[in-house]
Amino acid sequence: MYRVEKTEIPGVLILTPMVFEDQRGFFYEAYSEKALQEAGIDFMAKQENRIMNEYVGVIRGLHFQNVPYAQAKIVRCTKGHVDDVAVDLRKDSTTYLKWVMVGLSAQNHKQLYIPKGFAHGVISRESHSEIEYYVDETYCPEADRTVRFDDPLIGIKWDVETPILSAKDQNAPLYKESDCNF
Ligand SMILES: Cc1cn([C@H]2C[C@H](O)[C@@H](COP(=O)(O)OP(=O)(O)O[C@H]3O[C@@H](C)C(=O)[C@@H](O)[C@H]3O)O2)c(=O)[nH]c1=O
Repeated sequence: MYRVEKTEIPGVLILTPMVFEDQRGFFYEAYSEKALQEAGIDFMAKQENRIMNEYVGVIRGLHFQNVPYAQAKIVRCTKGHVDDVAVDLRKDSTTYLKWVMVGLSAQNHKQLYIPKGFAHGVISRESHSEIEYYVDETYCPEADRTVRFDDPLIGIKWDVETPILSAKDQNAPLYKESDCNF
């Protein structure tokens, strides 16, 4: 069972599982189709991805896959602390090009549900932070798109002095409406 919180962007949800703690530590259901259904989320995982960011200030993103490989994602942080970002690229949305940033940590156990139609990015706030996330569609390099993390049209406040990026993300183009087919 999840506690479900809405964000400023309809469809993007913060899911907090019920955590059972005792003298040994904790237990919780990290992924449950039934709990997702009860939360009104139609999601079937096809792939689980893991990321480790060695340094504070590592940014990955902004990434998405186009239709028919568009991916919904459920992201959680299993070590350290990250800020996870979803950018609304649904052209018919009232929150088109708006973004939300949610703190995910190994302590708060929060998960971010990002529907299809969004770009995703993440920044590490602690060294060696790890995230694990499920996607409901398989990886398809041909459908994969990258938008600049600091695109002024989107204006994400990353609050970082020296971001650390892959060459691909560093050289990513600014957002163009024609980039995505949502
Ligand atoms: C995303 C992905 C990458 N790869 C490979 C391709 C490449 O050689 C290597 C590293 O890929 P990238 O540099 O694109 O990885 P990365 O920059 O970590 O990309 C990730 O960023 C976050 C924000 C997301 O939302 C993810 O979906 C994904 O796009 O991993 C897969 O084999 N399967 C996958 O699902």
